[in-house]
Amino acid sequence: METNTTSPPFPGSHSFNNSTCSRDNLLKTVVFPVLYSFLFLLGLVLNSVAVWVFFRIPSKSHFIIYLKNIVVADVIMTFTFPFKVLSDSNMASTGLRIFVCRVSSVLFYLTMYISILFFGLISIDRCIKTLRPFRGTNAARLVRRKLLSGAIWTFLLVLCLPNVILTCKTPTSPYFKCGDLKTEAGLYWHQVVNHVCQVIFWGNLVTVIISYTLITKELYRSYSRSTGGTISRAPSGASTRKPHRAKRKMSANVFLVLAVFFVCFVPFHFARVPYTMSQTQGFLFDCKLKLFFFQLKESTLFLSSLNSVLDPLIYFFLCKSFRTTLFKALRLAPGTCSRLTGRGSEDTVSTI
Ligand SMILES: Nc1ncnc2c1ncn2[C@@H]1O[C@H](COP(=O)(O)OP(=O)(O)O)[C@@H](O)[C@H]1O
Repeated sequence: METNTTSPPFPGSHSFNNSTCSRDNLLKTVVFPVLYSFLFLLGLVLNSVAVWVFFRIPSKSHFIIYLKNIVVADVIMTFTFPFKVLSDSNMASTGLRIFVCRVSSVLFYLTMYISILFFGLISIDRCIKTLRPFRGTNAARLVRRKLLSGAIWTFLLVLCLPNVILTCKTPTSPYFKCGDLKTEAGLYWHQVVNHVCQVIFWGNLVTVIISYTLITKELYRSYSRSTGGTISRAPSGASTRKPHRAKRKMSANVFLVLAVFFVCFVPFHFARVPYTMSQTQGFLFDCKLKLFFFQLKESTLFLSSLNSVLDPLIYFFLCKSFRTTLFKALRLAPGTCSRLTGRGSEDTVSTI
């Protein structure tokens, strides 16, 4: 968003020279806007289908409640992409670019951490399902999960709201960065939110890794007890055909969730630390380094945005109710794609 030296740097930063500090290079103004435009179109199609399908599925398990929350987050995230495209490609008015800094970027981050938190909850749920397969659910538990979902949204909204309110300074030039619109308190809160979000991410990554390690161990124990080539029982009580085939599918499913987490979120959270420092303690960085961290942040942010189109794949591969409803709507036989999907359902351990 910054193209010249007239834009005031963050408090305490050195003054800098236009040519080295401008963010307006090909990557920011052309490459990412094109990529985000594609992502928007793909995300719109995939998430519209997901919303349509989930509307037809009752919230009968914790897993489905969590997935529905992720769909809502992904839809909101998808709608922030056009604003980013217009703003980064310099096609937006000053007012729209202020809106991006104040509202749409904040919504983007909010929905990203909603997805991360629900991924953590899903992995815990799947782990419990694997270790205690015969533990069902009941109406009271479902209500508690809905309340928990509401609490998560409320917590993140409250955390992010000051980023909207304290981004209230009038830009002194047509070229500005989001930080230039923040008050002192706004910059401080921006830093606090980023620390809290780092804790949320790394906490959930550890949760996902521990949960899937336990799931894999339990499944291995279960499959090694069964005889090869015959029909056996998975811990959830679901019958599986050949153990080695089931094992392969289970590993692929586990890999899908871990891969999404690692590809989408890990690079961004490494890149975010120095970038936030360059925003709030600008005096520690020269212009070239600031630009480098900005580009690193933008590149890894794109990987995080990919999450909005990868999540629908997770619903399809890991949620049997989702597939069944989709196939019914498309008038396809229920077994379609079974070679790809295995027998995963929200009630079996071969899922998420
Ligand atoms: N983790 C977060 N949660 C909520 N809002 C955030 C988060 N990180 C940044 N923001 C807000 O999003 C807007 C854009 O932030 P950022 O991407 O750091 O700036 P820039 O677009 O200048 O690189 C700012 O208002 C910022 O405070």
